[in-house]
Amino acid sequence: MPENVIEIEHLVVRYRGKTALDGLDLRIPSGAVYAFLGDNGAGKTTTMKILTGLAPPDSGRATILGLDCWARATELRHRVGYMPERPRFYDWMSVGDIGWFTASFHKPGFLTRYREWTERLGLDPTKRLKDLSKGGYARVGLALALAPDPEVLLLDEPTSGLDLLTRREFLAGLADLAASGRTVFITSHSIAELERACTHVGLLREGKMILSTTLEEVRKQVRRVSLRFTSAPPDPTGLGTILERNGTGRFWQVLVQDPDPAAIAALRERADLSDVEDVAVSLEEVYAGLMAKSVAPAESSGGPPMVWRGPNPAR
Ligand SMILES: Nc1ncnc2c1ncn2[C@@H]1O[C@H](COP(=O)(O)OP(=O)(O)OP(=O)(O)O)[C@@H](O)[C@H]1O
Repeated sequence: MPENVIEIEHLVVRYRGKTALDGLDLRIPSGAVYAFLGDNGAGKTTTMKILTGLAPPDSGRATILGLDCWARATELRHRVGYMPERPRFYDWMSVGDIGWFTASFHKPGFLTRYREWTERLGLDPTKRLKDLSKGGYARVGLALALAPDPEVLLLDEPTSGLDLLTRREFLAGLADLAASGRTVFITSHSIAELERACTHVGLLREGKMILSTTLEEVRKQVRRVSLRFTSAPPDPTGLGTILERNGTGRFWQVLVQDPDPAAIAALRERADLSDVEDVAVSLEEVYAGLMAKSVAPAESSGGPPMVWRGPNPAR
């Protein structure tokens, strides 16, 4: 198996002149649960379409398990499970019928696994698809994606429409799938929930990756530095790239990308500063900070303006 299960190189996709993917590069190692995050219209579903072989790119290349997603789409269909954002099935069929029908396109074992998954997901096999709730419908989509026992699982907003407990159970189950050697690529707007389940994170903005690394590395790359000052707030220049600054009274804090440990250590030495802390932040905060920065690049004079809640500390 290639080192990277999913590889995307300089991918470009245009819709009638509008660029949806703008030279996308992405590498996902085996066993990763990769959270693919981005605002509405960033290009997540377009990336899914390319990976599932539903459309060819205008240029660039996408491979899964070393096979070209467009040229080898039929072969990949047996090795890759896919759950679309809005699954659409033959609604007159029952939960059991759709498994039996889909099994005819797959290798032996599909139907047994489909039945196991529908049972685990609490689905009644006799119920018609048109009578299912949104969550029930999503669960059928999930059971169909898992039934081929895929090496790779592509999930487009799989938890939308599921209730809280089912979402949590589902996301916890992803870790088990990854532990058994499968690779999961998942898009979702529920960043906080994904943070508990993912091993890797990719942030997409306007068809380009602005970050793609392990969750562990994200926690090192973006930190919140906070402190109290007695005279004037410190100048953050040299701490790293400042994504966000704010404070209340004599409390000061910044969100920093690629922090310089020496500059943070120097703050701890200063007599006019106290309670200097340097902590990891939630994935949601990282997301908001990086997305805001990529909309309006930080000024060279030390980044975004300081937002103060409370009295002016300089007085
Ligand atoms: N069939 C299409 N024709 C024209 N433009 C399209 C088409 N599909 C997508 N786009 C445009 O391409 C861009 C990327 O869309 P895409 O659906 O991939 O984004 P997304 O990240 O999945 O968004 P969302 O989170 O809202 O689902 C958007 O600007 C969208 O309007």
